Amino acid sequence: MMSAAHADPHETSSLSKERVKVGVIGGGAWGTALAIHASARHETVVYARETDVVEAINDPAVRENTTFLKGHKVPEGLRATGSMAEAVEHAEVILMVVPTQFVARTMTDLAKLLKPNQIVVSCTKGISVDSLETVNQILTRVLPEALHSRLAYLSGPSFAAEVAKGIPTAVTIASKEDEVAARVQDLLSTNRFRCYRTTDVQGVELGGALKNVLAIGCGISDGLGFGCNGRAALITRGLSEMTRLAVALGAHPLTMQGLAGMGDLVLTCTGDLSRNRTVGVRLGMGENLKDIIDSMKAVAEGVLTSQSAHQLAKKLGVSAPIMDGIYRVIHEGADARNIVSEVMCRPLTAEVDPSILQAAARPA
Ligand SMILES: NC(=O)c1ccc[n+]([C@@H]2O[C@H](COP(=O)([O-])OP(=O)(O)OC[C@H]3O[C@@H](n4cnc5c(N)ncnc54)[C@H](O)[C@@H]3O)[C@@H](O)[C@H]2O)c1
Ligand SMILES: O=P(O)(O)OC[C@H](O)CO
Repeated sequence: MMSAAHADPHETSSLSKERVKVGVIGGGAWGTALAIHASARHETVVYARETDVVEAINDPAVRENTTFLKGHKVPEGLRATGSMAEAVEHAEVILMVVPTQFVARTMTDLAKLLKPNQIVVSCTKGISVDSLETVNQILTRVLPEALHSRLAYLSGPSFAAEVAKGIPTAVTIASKEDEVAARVQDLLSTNRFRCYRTTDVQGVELGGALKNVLAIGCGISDGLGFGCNGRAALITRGLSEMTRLAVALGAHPLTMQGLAGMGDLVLTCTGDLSRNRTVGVRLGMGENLKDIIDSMKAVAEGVLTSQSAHQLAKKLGVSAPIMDGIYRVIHEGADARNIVSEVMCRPLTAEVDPSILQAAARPA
């Protein structure tokens, strides 16, 4: 059954209507929203590790993920399971939607169940704090080589609650194999969910991970009562830092101007639905990090990714004073007002970094 927002009686679509099976691994807010979206077109089964999530989704009297995505009914065609095997069996596409810190373990378990013709799409946004690996690096470490060319990454400005409601959304699908990105693009696009594609996996992954750090920074700024000028400066100069770090790690700078970079950065820095931004607002208003985290069921990936980004920038000698300041406020208890003064009083520079100009000349 389609929700009213998913249905469009005037649709004259050139989009494919092919129906396959989609398996979703992870029954958090994003896994559930993507499962609701996928089930409008495909047979969809979502695996959740929490029994109460599986029961609530499958119970005809509830039909809702009351733990992670309250207030959004799931369509009749969507089924939840506590068995990973059941979710992935016969699925052409498997959406992997677990927080970064659980990706290695979850995918090690999943590896035994996967077939070489299946496509795994990571929808996670973060950088491992233990190994400083992106999700792509984790997946290529834990999955058999036969699957490496079948990996894709979905990122871009997409709040789970809005996707669940069928509000128009655009995302990017990245895969080193253009053919794989094109297949996922074709299977996941609908009249409410438009997928673009790219082969810049590194750029798409780093955009999605690093924007979470800046969203905490924007939240802190708003929590402190700093104004719109400060927020716009944080977003724009934050994007420069994201771009410098991503380019140093092999991304193309133009990817950072797209949906997975600027698009998601703007959404998360300004949208009140953002968990990362909310953590920042509460920090800016004087709450302590532990109390904030303890009060949340949901993950705010930027908390740990700020640490990973700090380590990576230091290791690569990339200047990232804003992300560094955010890291110090989150993890070292630095006073955000002092950080702002420090950042504002650094030696004055040109607006565009020469390393970006050089990288921009490379083919996209
Ligand atoms: N929520 C959104 O709007 C949204 C949008 C785009 C991307 N994302 C990204 O999707 C990823 C998942 O986020 P979410 O919003 O679905 O999660 P969530 O915060 O709603 O829920 C937490 C998730 O963590 C899982 N979890 C907790 N402990 C675990 C363990 N020990 N092992 C395995 N899994 C465990 C839970 O089962 C649940 O799926 C994150 O990387 C997030 O940044 C989220
Ligand atoms: O709620 P957040 O801050 O985890 O952001 C969710 C998505 O990444 C937005 O695209």
